[in-house]
Amino acid sequence: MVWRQLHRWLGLVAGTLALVLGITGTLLALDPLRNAWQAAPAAQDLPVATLVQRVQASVPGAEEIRRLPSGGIVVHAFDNGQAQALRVDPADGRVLGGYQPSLLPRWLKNLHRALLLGDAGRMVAAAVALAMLGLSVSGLVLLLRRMGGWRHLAGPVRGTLAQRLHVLAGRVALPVLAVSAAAALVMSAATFGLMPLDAAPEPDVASVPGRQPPLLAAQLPLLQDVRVQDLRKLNLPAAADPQDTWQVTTTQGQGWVDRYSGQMLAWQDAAAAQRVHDWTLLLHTGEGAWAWALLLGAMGVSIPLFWGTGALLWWQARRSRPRIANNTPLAQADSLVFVASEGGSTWGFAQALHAALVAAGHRVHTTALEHWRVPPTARQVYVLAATYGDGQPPAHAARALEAMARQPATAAQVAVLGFGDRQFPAFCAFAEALEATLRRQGWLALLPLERVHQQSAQEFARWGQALAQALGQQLAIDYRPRLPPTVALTLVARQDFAGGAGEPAAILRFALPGRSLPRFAAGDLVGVVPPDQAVPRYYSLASGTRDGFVEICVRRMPGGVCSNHLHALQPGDSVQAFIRPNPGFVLPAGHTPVLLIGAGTGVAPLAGFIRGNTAHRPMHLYYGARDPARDFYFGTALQAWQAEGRLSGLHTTFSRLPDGGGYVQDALRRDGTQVRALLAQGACVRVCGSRPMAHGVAQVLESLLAPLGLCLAQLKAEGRYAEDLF
Ligand SMILES: Cc1cc2nc3c(=O)[nH]c(=O)nc-3n(C[C@H](O)[C@H](O)[C@H](O)COP(=O)(O)O)c2cc1C
Repeated sequence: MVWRQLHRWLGLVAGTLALVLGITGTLLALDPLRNAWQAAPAAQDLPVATLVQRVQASVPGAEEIRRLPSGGIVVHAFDNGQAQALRVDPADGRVLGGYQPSLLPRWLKNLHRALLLGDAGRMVAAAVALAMLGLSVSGLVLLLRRMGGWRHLAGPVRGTLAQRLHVLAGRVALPVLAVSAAAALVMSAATFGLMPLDAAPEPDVASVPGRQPPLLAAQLPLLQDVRVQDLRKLNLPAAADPQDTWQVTTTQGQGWVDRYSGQMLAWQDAAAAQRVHDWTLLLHTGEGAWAWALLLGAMGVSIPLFWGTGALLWWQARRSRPRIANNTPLAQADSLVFVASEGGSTWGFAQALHAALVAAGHRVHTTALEHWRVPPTARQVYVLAATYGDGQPPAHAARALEAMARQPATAAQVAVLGFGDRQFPAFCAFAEALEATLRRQGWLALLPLERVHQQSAQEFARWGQALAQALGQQLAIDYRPRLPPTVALTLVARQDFAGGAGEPAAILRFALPGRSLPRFAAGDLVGVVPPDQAVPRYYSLASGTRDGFVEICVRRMPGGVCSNHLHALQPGDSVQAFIRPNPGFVLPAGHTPVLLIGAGTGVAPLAGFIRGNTAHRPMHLYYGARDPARDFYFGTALQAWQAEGRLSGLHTTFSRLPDGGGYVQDALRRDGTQVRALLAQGACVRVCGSRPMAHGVAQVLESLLAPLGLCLAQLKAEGRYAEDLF
């Protein structure tokens, strides 16, 4: 909870300023790149003495020679009373042109360092750097929680586009941003004098004039020894001041040299703080390390992406968390509803339960699960919990199990309802852990643990009926999912089939309604909202946006409101619909083979994958139907796609034909050697159809995987195996 709050508020408050710093930082990172490009670096091991000779030959009034972090050499000279800064080629001392840091980078630097506000701005910038460090650390903690620990950190990311972008960008950018922010803090400390950079006061030294004339640079041992790549700055002695010395600054420290004897008069090592500062300068600006500058620049660009997706996620979570009306204070409530939710949808179910219980005469208190405490007055306790990561709790409920384990059972009865997604190996695992803890603590069960897949309104309604029975009360749970905006889809074509199980089926093709529908891919879902109905029904898409139409395959269900409505449509009629992403099922891009297994209307998304396979990735379809004359959906198209190379192997079984090959799992078993070879090559498996079919298929696949030292759970965790079942 603390990490999430910290991340959220730092992101919202400091993130806006970080936007400015990120964008200016990216623009500034171009400077080291440009400098590295322009610099004429000195040859390896060039002695400073040689450089001085070359410079003195071409710039007679040279007073100071500087080596920039990019490797370029800049000479400051006085000529005819005029101060000059010149870029010089160390190879021959040739003057390359004037050196003047351009106006725009200076203005950008000022904006980046101090928001153009002087010292006050510098303090704000330092505070933003601190906030960025806090954001990086809290982001890392949240990332680890979301992904289910270090082991899964590099695993595939699931969720909505905004969630995936936020997490993916976070995985790459967090370490770089953390380093850059920490370096900025050190630099700020130096700016505000909190870090003494000068080792000691300058020594009081002077050259001692004798009878000899001053030595030339080539005669000075120190300038012979020091290499240009180690030089930072060299101050030449002023011609008019006989006591002036040579002053050499290197990465190691500073030395003063007598201009007549060539002896070192004093040496000061660079302060440790100076070295730290040099490193932080490099880490923060990328000066002198163009590859790092490139990375820093790229990470600066990621800040607007973070900010945008982060703000969107915060707003979505806020919007989806409904207000609970008539929330009785805890001490007076007879029914308690505890909620664990990451994305907010579980709160919608809690709200419906709360309202129904209140209508049935209960005094209900609904709150988040981290507030777990059951006073003796409570009679019934409901725990509605979503699962995340690898079976992890939502972040805010991370300590709920410990809190539960601390409280002894009361006389209240408890019902746990899990929310999850069967595509994850740890389906509703957090709800299971809660249930187990409660039972261990001795709480009485009001209902056995139930699990709701993909926020199914139907499954929730069934649980509501069981609850009404257990309470011995009428319970009118009116759950209305918050639907995304719908658009009208107009039917353009339909292909009818007699259907395998006594009810007809149809492939329905709708026109793409311009830009009002978000982009979708085969395997995503279309939610259809029948007239006068609040609850949508979801159908797997057999087409993607690229195909230019929306296509589904629907079997008419006896008494089914939505399927009957869809079957009654004629070309020109329309339905209200929206797209629901199904990221766990959609095929990842790549060249590995694909094994598609489906039965009945479950072939629809698989047909969509094949239709979109213009790159001719190896795809094998195992397809179970009953009778080719009744339910061979997409049959003609599949044969055409096979002829075109979009489908490598079509393996059909027709269970109602005497020699039809049985069920689809029988075909998989018969082709065991080839199927195992595909799995060994890293094939991605997608299964769509009924649960009993998927169960049979899973058994065969497990037996084929075992000799490879693999299992389905492993494939699931890697995103290689996914099911879409009904
Ligand atoms: C990143 C991510 C990870 C998930 N991990 C799991 C999981 O391990 N097990 C599971 O059953 N469901 C998992 N789900 C599905 C959610 O639990 C499910 O969508 C739930 O209804 C979300 O409820 P909420 O919106 O209240 O957080 C995950 C969903 C996302 C986006």
